[in-house]
Amino acid sequence: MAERTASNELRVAVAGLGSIGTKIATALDQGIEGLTLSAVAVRDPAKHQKLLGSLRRPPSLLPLDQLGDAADIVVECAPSSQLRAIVEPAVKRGRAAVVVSVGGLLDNFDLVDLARANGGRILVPTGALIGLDAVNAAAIGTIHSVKMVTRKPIDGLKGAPFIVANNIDIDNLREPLKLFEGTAREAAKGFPANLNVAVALSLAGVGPDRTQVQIWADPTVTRNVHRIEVESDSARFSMSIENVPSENPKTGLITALSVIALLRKQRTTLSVGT
Ligand SMILES: NC(=O)C1=CN([C@@H]2O[C@H](COP(=O)(O)OP(=O)(O)OC[C@H]3O[C@@H](n4cnc5c(N)ncnc54)[C@H](O)[C@@H]3O)[C@@H](O)[C@H]2O)C=CC1
Ligand SMILES: O=C([O-])CC(=O)C(=O)O
Repeated sequence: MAERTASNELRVAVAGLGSIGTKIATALDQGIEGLTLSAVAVRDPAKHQKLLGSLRRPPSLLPLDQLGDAADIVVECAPSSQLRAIVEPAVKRGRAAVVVSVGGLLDNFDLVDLARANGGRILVPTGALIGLDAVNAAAIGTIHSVKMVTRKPIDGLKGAPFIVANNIDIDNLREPLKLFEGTAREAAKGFPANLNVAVALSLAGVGPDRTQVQIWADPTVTRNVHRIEVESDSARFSMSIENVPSENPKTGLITALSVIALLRKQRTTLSVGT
């Protein structure tokens, strides 16, 4: 991250101003120590006029592939179909890319090599999950197994390719239904907008083919619930998180906050947690 603003602030660009991106852009505009919102990319500028007009220091409005020209850190907050278009030009320029559509990374893993070759970085936040600090630490030793069970309300799962392909009717469920059991890699394919967390967990731990995932459609819950269980040579732990859905029912409110916390860590003097 060589280039800085005159005041030595890191410049941050946000790609996609939906549920997550809007909160990150707003937080940056309101002030995060050492960081400045330099640019945003949106699909439909007219839709975002009100937000952009309300910012104290309006960022440049740029195409996705130019964000890395204007920023040291590019934050991807768009659908996973846009992941490559956002991350590739940024890491080619040696920038850091924060990736929230982490499920999309599995099919674009060459981006990690591209980043390495150009001095760029790819940062995956804990996002809507919990405990990746402990998983990272355990992975320094030997992890024997990682399991995750996700329960989501019906609205948090509607339209997932796995449900559509298998013609599963979840609209009239009265009790929890196990939809899927398999690896994080398979979960990411079947539930691309719902299971980013499984992929983040897998990348922190034993990889997408050894991380076991169950997905339940659960009409009895109102939150997106994720429970992880890890068995390793240093510790055994299980943790769960119950996420309040945002305006986008597939996305927990804590996701944007996790990215903001990660951004803060890039410049804070006191940094807590791995
Ligand atoms: N890592 C994690 O823990 C989590 C990741 N996610 C993922 O984060 C991503 C964003 O989630 P949300 O903000 O809830 O989605 P959203 O649907 O609310 O927002 C996405 C935004 O991207 C914009 N967009 C689409 N194509 C674009 C383009 N070509 N250029 C610029 N903008 C474009 C859309 O107009 C929309 O405003 C999704 O892929 C989602 O699956 C969601 C929750 C947790
Ligand atoms: O829990 C959430 O809010 C979102 C989620 O599962 C994901 O995208 O992985």
